Amino acid sequence: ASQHRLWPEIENVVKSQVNMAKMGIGECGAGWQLFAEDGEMKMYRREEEVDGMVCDPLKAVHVVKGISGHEVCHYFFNPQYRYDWESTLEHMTVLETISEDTLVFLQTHKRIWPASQREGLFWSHIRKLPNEKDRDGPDIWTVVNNSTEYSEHPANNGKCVRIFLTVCLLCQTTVDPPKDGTTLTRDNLSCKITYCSVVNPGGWAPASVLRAVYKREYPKFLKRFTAYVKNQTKNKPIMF
Ligand SMILES: CCCCCc1ccc(-c2ccc(S(=O)(=O)CCO)cc2)cc1[C@H]1C[C@H]1c1ccccn1
Repeated sequence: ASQHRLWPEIENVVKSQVNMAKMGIGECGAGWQLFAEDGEMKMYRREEEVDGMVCDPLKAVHVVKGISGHEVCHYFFNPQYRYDWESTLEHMTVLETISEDTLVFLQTHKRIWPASQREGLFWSHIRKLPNEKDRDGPDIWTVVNNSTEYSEHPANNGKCVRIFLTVCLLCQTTVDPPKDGTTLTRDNLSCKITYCSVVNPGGWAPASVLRAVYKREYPKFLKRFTAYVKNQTKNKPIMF
């Protein structure tokens, strides 16, 4: 994959996205407002407009017991599970398999009235990162999705408006070994999930509609996805 035309961009975007995701909300600059909270899940957004279009950056932090970062990234990255958890998805195809850890997706999302239907074309890369804080601790896992151009699929030539997105899912696993030295179970496992996304809706949509959609969809998405991973892994050996 390292000789693929997208490789330099993938390297740069992954590095910068991971660094941003690692920063606490306080270090990410001013203007973040907590807009949704549900137990361990906290969702922040910053109100930003680009050419009059709402492009609010979003940062969600969630702690989920009983799953590992590798498992979270595995079910987020692999196309065969996506229809199970991505409720706004209408159609998804893999346009290119650049390598086993890098795919190019074309996705159409269900139309959200009164806006026109959206589609996304993005590369997706999964990567294990060394745990800098604790050398012999579990690795960090990440998936980065970033919009890209594709000559065979020019933007906005069909009915769908092409969105532009950058998404980073960063997962840090914590193992709390059982006191009595018995074998590790999922009860000794938890995962800190940081989900960062910036979605440019591509074509104009009313700010009030977009912000209402984000407020409804993002908490639903993260809760549904993490519940899906817990359910898929509960009777399986732990993937570290
Ligand atoms: C008028 C609405 C314009 C924007 C609609 C839209 C399209 C794509 C997306 C989106 C595309 C990719 C990702 S992902 O994390 O890479 C996973 C792979 O699917 C995530 C979200 C979001 C939204 C916005 C609905 C909002 C919304 C928010 C979370 C989930 C679903 N919908």
